[in-house]
Order: sequence, then C-alpha cells, then structure tokens
Amino acid sequence: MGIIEKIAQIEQELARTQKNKATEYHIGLLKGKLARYRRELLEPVGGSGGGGGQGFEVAKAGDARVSLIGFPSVGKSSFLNKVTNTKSEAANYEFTTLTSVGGILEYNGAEVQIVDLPGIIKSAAKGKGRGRQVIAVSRTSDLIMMVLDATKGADQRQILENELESMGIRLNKSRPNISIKMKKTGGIKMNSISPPKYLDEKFVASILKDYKIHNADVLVRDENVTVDDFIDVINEQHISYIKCLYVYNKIDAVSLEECDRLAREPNTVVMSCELDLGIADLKEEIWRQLDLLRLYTKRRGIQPNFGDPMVVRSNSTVKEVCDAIHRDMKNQFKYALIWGSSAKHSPQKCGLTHPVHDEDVVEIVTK
Ligand SMILES: Nc1nc2c(ncn2[C@@H]2O[C@H](COP(=O)(O)OP(=O)(O)OP(=O)(O)O)[C@@H](O)[C@H]2O)c(=O)[nH]1
Ligand SMILES: [K+]
Ligand SMILES: [Mg+2]
Repeated sequence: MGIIEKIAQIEQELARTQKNKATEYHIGLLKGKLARYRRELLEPVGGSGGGGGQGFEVAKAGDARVSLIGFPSVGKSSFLNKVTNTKSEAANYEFTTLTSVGGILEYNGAEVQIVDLPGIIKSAAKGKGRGRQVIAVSRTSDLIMMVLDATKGADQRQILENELESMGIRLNKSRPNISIKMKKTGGIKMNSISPPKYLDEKFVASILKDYKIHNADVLVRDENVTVDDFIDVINEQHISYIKCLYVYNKIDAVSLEECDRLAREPNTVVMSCELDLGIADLKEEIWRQLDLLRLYTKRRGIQPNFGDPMVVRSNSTVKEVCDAIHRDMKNQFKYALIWGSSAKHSPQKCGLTHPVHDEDVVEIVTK
C-alpha cells in the first residue's frame, strides 16, 4: 500500500470513530500516525525537491514576503497588478498563472514582496495540480494572504485552510509551549507547571513510541495544549507557524449586506480589484500584520533622512540594526544613541541588546 492509500485509510478511520472519552486515546495514536505519513509524503524522494521545485520559486526580495494563496480565478494576479509594477496575466479562465511571480509593494518606505501563485484546488496537498509547490512557497512567507471570492460558497476558506494544515502550515497560531528533550535512557518522563488537561504521560509515551522515541523528557508549560499540538512538536521541522490575512475579492458582485457580513469574519478584509475598492485599507492591514519597524539612522551632527527608513522585523534589537547596516558593524560597535519611544531619555546610550521601536532614530558610534 502506498502512502496516499495509508493516509486515506487513517482519515477514513478517524472519520468513522466517534469522539468520546473511551476513543480519545485511539484517536490520538491515529493522528500521530497520520502526521508521520504526511511527513513522509512531503519529504523529497531521492535528494532533490521539497522546495518550490525547478524554476518555480521566485528569489526573495524586499523587507518581507506576502504570498497570495487561493482557488483559481479569485483575482490573485489582478491584485498583484494593482499594487505592484509587475505584470502577471489575469484572465477569466482558471489556471492563468502557472508559476510564481514576484512584485514589490512599496509602503511606508518598506519594500514588501508580493508573490502571485497558481490557483490551488482541493487535494492540493496530496499532489493535485501545482498545490504542493504553491504551498511550499507560502511556507517561506511572512504573511499568507488568502484570496477568497466573495461570490463563492462559504466552504472555500475551510477547504484552503485544510490544505495548508495538512501540509504542516499553522495559521495565526504560535508554537505550542512543549519541549521534548531526547535522552539515552530513563524512558519517557512528562513534567508540567500545571497538569495538562488533554495529555498524560502514558499517552505521550505511546505516541512517541510510534515515532521510535523511547527515552525523552517532555516538559509541558501550558495546560491547554492538545494532542495535535504535541504531534506538531514531534514533527517540528515540518511545521511552520505563519500569519494569515483573509481577503474577499469581487465585492462589486455581491450585495452590500453580503459584503458587510464577510467583512465581519475574523481577520478579514474585503476588496474589489476591478472597482478599486478597499485596496488602500488592505495595504494598511498588510503593513500592520507584517509588524515591521522603520528606523532612521543618522550620523553624528547630521539630521536623519526621514524619507528613507531602514526596515527591520519586529522584536529587533540594536544588534539587528548593526547587521542590516553592515556585516562587520557589530565588531566596530561602541554604543548606540537612540531617540524615540524605545529611549528612556533622548538620546539614550544603548548596547547591542536594546530593543528598538518603530520610528526610532539610531546613531551607531563605532570604536
Ligand atoms: N467582478 C470582479 N471580477 C474580478 C475582480 N478582480 C478580478 N476579477 C476577474 O476575475 C478573473 C480572474 O482574475 P485573475 O486575476 O486572473 O485571477 P487569479 O486568481 O490570478 O487566477 P489564476 O491565476 O487562474 O489562479 C478575471 O477575469 C478578472 O478580471 C473584481 O474585483 N471583481
Ligand atoms: K484566472
Ligand atoms: Mg493568476
């Protein structure tokens, strides 16, 4: 039996097993197996592959990457054409786009790479269409923009989420607070700050056994972690936690009430590429979700150029600022002078570990 059949078999068994206290254990083991087979499916056979595939992936560019994921003909290419100078063919037939196309959206002095991708269809994760390559590109992005069609059914969002989910992408979720430390002897030990509600040591041990792990210390720091969370942590290298923004396009073709209803879904914005509606708000939301920081670097005695910020990721420190200026900057670094909301007084003299804030002014003093 091939892996796809094995996966189908487990999925069927999961579907017909009633969820209750008595079957909980069995379901957990099935889920563990399912994750293991899916991982095998995604692992490249014979060395090459695993990534976007030959000639498929576009090179990374700009300060952050947003990928456009959606069914065919929802308006992904139309959006790329609207917000960047790159042209990607848009037409009223499905699978117009056959490869990935990158463009740059300039916003608040930052360059955001927007990656247009072929449409994906149900069962993409199992190898239908270009699905697996598309999902592999989305894995490399800072934000997934899920493009949905306002005129289509309510299940489109769920189907796409399931496809991404089964390829190991977790949307708007952070890594579960569990650590697994492999050991040579001693069996499986589980420790926790307060006892987890959905896991116990016996359960954890039998799932690990299926992965041929017989000795490990498991530390659970969050009582709400689930069996699925635990399985994700075992398969850590294959799981990516990525932000997702849901965008309904073609609102020109639905009623005002429907448009209003869609806009109220969580983490959602609505737009019409055709009538140019909602595009400015969407750009602002993308900016907000990317959570980038603009810094103005200056030299001693000279005003910074406020028109040309340096862009770094959120949670950056002076160290990341140095790295962004020059590879060798850290070695010449004496201290930094900072004006702005991260500074206690202006300017504040700071070391490499000082966290910077959006719109800080930074002067690096070298040895
Ligand atoms: N009514 C309406 N039609 C739109 C809108 N945006 C795009 N379209 C139309 O939808 C069709 C598909 O647009 P594309 O941009 O090619 O869609 P896509 O998602 O890139 O499609 P694939 O590359 O085939 O997956 C085209 O005929 C567009 O003119 C919109 O806001 N409203
Ligand atoms: K199309
Ligand atoms: Mg397209």
